[in-house]
Amino acid sequence: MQGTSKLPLFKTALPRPQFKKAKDDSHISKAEVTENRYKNHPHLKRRSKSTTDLMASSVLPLKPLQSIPEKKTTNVQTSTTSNNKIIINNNKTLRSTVKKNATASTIQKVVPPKAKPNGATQRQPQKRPALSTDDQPKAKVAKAPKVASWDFKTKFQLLNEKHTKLLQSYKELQEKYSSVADYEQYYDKYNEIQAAFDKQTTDYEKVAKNYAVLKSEHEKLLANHDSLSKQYAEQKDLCETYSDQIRTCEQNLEIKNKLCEKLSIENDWFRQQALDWENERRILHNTIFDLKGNIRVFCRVRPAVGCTEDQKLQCMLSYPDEYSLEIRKTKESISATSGKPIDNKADFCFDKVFSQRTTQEELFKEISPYVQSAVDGYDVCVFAYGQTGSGKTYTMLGEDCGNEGVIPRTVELIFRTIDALKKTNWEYEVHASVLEIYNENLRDLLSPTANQNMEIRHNCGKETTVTNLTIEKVESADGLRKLMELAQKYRTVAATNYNEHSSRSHAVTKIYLSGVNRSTKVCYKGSISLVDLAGSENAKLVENDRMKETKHINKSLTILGNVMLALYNKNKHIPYRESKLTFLLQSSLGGTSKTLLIVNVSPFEENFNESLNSLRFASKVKEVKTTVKRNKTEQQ
Ligand SMILES: Nc1ncnc2c1ncn2[C@@H]1O[C@H](COP(=O)(O)OP(=O)(O)OP(=O)(O)O)[C@@H](O)[C@H]1O
Repeated sequence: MQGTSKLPLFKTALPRPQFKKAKDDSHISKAEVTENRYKNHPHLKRRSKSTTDLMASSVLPLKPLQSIPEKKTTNVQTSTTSNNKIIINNNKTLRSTVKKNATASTIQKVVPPKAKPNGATQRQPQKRPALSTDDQPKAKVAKAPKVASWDFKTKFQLLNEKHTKLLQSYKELQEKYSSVADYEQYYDKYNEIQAAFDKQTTDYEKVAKNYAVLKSEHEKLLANHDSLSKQYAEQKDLCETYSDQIRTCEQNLEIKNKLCEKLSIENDWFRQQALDWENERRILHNTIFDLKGNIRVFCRVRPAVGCTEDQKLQCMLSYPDEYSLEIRKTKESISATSGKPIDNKADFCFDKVFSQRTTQEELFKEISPYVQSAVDGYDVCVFAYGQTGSGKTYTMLGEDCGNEGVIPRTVELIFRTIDALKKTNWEYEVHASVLEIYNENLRDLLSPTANQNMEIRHNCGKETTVTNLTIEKVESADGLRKLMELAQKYRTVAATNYNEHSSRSHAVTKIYLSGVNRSTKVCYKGSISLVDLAGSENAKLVENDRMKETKHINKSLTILGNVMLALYNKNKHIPYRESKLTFLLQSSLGGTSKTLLIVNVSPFEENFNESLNSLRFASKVKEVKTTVKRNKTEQQ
């Protein structure tokens, strides 16, 4: 029997070999066994037949034991407590008690504490409770009465009784065991289910936890969803409104595009017209200049401001019209010099005469067409001539606060003009240089420390250049103005009898303009030279230390006069080379330039003769006739 080794209680009560034999020889009666014994042991006294029969009848057919399912019992220990309860210990923590005399089916299970909802305590698998001591064959048997050793019959009876009892007991146990076996099956099943249940519980708790989290998230999402739905509805409405607007805009755009196409055609036509008109304007502008004369002379009389005690006596000045000036000495001065009428009165006629009350703005209004000519591709020269203290520097540079002179106003106008021309596809570049001629030497006023050898060159009579002269590119009116101010700082200045800050050099500011029309590819190259001449002075009145520079100034101005006279007389030889000033201004004086001479006149009687000289010189210049060409090329 396989199961007996796992059930030690049965081992002691039911010796296994006998049952095996009984299983094998279950049909041999007890009588046959006894018979065999007497055969083998003839010395034994045979019992009466009735006894043998009795014995035979008492023998129960031996039923083979049912195989008991193999169970692990090695870990199970039993112990009996004082109150007759058996405690089953599986060497862990679990215990169960079984009441004495309870059958296997009534074994009470000590149920472990239920797992807490938070899963802190885990349900332990239940161990199978051990059988009670009552389920085992009783070890102690009531003491049998003493039987004589020869009384085999009694012995046999006793044994038979014992056997019967044991069989009975065995049968009961068998029943109990089968029910225990069933129970064990169910118990294992229970444990399995319990384990599965525990697992399910754990899983359930996890799922429940997840569910709670998900539920709260779901609720949040629901809340979000509601607000988003609301927003979506609003946005959708807005979207529809925009869609309508877009449709309207698209329709409008289509109309506008058609209009644009039409306007673009018209615009091209107008641009072409503008170019034609611009061209025409340039031609007309030049024609007017030609009619007026390419060398023109303006006369400006300075006011008697800031005069000394000696200067209080002023000439008699009258302006019959805007082109004429009458100048004469006062009666007192005529009587003082016992009067020579020829030198006491003179009338002059110029292209324009500006009285003492003329503002800088009024003067520049008349000069601005020259700036336009420079932008249109002509070489222009404006120079201020006059004796020292007559107001040349004031005219050319002026003062701050609205009293700016010709140079700063020219700078402003140039940039305004080229900005306006951008509309008709003109692009201009502006460069500038400033030099002075002092004692017949050239000095670069934009880099005065360079001390380089500077020479005047004429390019086949077309263009005048100066070697090593700094020519700065200028991007704005402000930049150009700053450049002029810097140059003015380096100009040679000294005090004269008539001017505390007298310019002792001729200063030449030249602005180069080159423009190209992106549509027509026409290029114009013009320039404007703004010259502030040094003032002439009576050499007799000059102190020794300034004599040299005065001589140089007077000489160069005399040569300037000679050049103008030669031009007026249309001489073959014009003495340009005799001074640096005339050599530099050759193209301006001689014909390829539009030239404006501003003769400045002092109002003081003590300067009367010098003023007369200046006015006579200017009159001669006015008579000079020249023809001017435009520097026009076409881009490839
Ligand atoms: N139109 C004017 N209005 C007011 N003040 C003037 C005018 N012209 C000249 N002046 C003043 O007269 C003085 C001399 O003028 P300025 O320096 O321009 O003479 P200049 O001819 O340049 O002399 P120089 O040849 O010696 O340099 C200056 O104080 C100047 O402010």
